Amino acid sequence: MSKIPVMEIFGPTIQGEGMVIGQKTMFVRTAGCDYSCSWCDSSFTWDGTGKHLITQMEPEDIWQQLKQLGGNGFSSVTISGGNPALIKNVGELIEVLKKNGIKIALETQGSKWQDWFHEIDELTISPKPHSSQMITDFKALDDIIHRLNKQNMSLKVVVFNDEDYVYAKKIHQRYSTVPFFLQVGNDDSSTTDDTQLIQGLISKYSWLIEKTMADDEVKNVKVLPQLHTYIWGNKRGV
Ligand SMILES: C[S@@+](CC[C@H](N)C(=O)[O-])C[C@H]1O[C@@H](n2cnc3c(N)ncnc32)[C@H](O)[C@@H]1O
Ligand SMILES: Nc1nc2[nH]cc(C(=O)O)c2c(=O)[nH]1
Ligand code: SF4
Ligand SMILES: [Mg+2]
Repeated sequence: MSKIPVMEIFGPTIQGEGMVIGQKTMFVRTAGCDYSCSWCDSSFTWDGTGKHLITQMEPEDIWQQLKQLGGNGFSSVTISGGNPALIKNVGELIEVLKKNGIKIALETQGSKWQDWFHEIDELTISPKPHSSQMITDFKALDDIIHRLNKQNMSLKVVVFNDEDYVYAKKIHQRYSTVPFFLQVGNDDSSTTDDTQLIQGLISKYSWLIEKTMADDEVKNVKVLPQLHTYIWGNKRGV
């Protein structure tokens, strides 16, 4: 029996981030992460606070739950976490989704490889800058980017400060042929005051845009917010 530790299944919603921002999609969020980013907006997947939410599910059961929630109204599923790349059995979920004609996106930080990466239609790799307090294993990241070769994927770096921006630029220069996204960091992912949150996020977005626009060395870049936070704030499951 191949089980997958599932934290939540939700949707339909819009993909709020990165290379397919705005795309109508369902989400499957797996439990567990090999990182512990200081500002992780999904820390309940790894810090124990969401332990009671973890369900060990067969790939076919995940598909049934997606159908139950989304009916006939979706053609895309995004797998996130935690780090879904820790879970070998996600490969079997991918098979089930493919068999049903679903386009698959996946979010991971680029610390671990899985052979099933080759089956992902839209793969987002999000290496972590200094503010996360994580250290990038560039050997692992080089290997992943190299193996993916011409596959449809992108790099997305979350930026909180100037030091993070320098890191992001280093990532872009190291993997210069890979589509590159900068994403605004949310430094208050627990507040329920949406008005204040969104105001703060817009001013950080404006800071990041201005910084990038003034930088002649960064040309082929897309600068994005987390769009879902503008609609739902920090709400979970959207
Ligand atoms: C929760 S992570 C799960 C997937 C994988 N562990 C990763 O980090 O790529 C999904 C995305 O959210 C981003 N993210 C996490 N916390 C964030 C925050 N506070 N502000 C902006 N983006 C954040 C991550 O960088 C990643 O791109
Ligand atoms: N709407 C929406 N878009 C997202 N894009 C990446 C997400 C994630 O947590 O991985 C996410 C999420 O949680 N919700
Ligand atoms: S790698 Fe992703 S899920 Fe893991 S702690 Fe960092 S942001 Fe959170
Ligand atoms: Mg999120």
